[in-house]
Amino acid sequence: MSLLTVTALSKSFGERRLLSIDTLALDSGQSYVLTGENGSGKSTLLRILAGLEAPDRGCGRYGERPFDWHPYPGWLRRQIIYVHQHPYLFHTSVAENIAYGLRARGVDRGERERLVAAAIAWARLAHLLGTPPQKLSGGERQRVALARAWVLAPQVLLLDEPTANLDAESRLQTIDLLRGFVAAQTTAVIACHDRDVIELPDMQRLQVVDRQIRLAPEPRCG
Ligand SMILES: Nc1ncnc2c1ncn2[C@@H]1O[C@H](COP(=O)(O)OP(=O)(O)OP(=O)(O)O)[C@@H](O)[C@H]1O
Repeated sequence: MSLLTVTALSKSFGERRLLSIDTLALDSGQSYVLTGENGSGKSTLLRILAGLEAPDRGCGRYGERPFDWHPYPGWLRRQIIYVHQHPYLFHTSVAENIAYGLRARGVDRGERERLVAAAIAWARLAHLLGTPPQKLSGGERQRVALARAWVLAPQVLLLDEPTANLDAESRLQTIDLLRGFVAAQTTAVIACHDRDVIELPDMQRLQVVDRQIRLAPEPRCG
């Protein structure tokens, strides 16, 4: 069943029409990889879905509830988490960064500590708890950002190039965490060019082509 649907969505920057999407329907609990050439509009689409940017026109439905971007509804912001390619971390501590969204949602301290501890274990961050966030490597920052998303148990998770610019080991650790999201109940959309992410099991492939979203062809053997 479709959880998040957008229809008749278009977005231009200046004279350039970037996206012109008739319908995009994301099923509940399904993971999608979103590919497309550089500059085709993948990040822009994720930012629109997350309410960080408004389309020129378009309407949406979340479950049975219609929405648009004028304004993008607060209740929907609670369902959808966007993780930037270069996540911003507050200059507090790793644990505080992970706890941030829980605190904003009014989760009480005991429950917050329990959930943060689970997220730290999930993302294998225990050895980094004493490291100031600004001193973390790109891969470690990405894992903190994924833990910060995971701890909120989002209905929809939008990830922008989560494995880009990571060294080999960090990339594998991040892919391992992505596997967890793909297997869970989360509806995930991962924009990326990374073949190992594209080929994760149970992943549906979407592609931005000529401003539209299409189902991407299966890779050929050999
Ligand atoms: N705020 C903006 N103002 C003007 N142009 C923009 C803006 N944001 C994005 N663009 C342009 O829109 C196009 C699509 O950008 P976007 O980042 O969505 O592409 P992408 O498919 O994610 O690319 P990549 O694979 O390189 O990350 C690019 O040409 C970009 O320069």
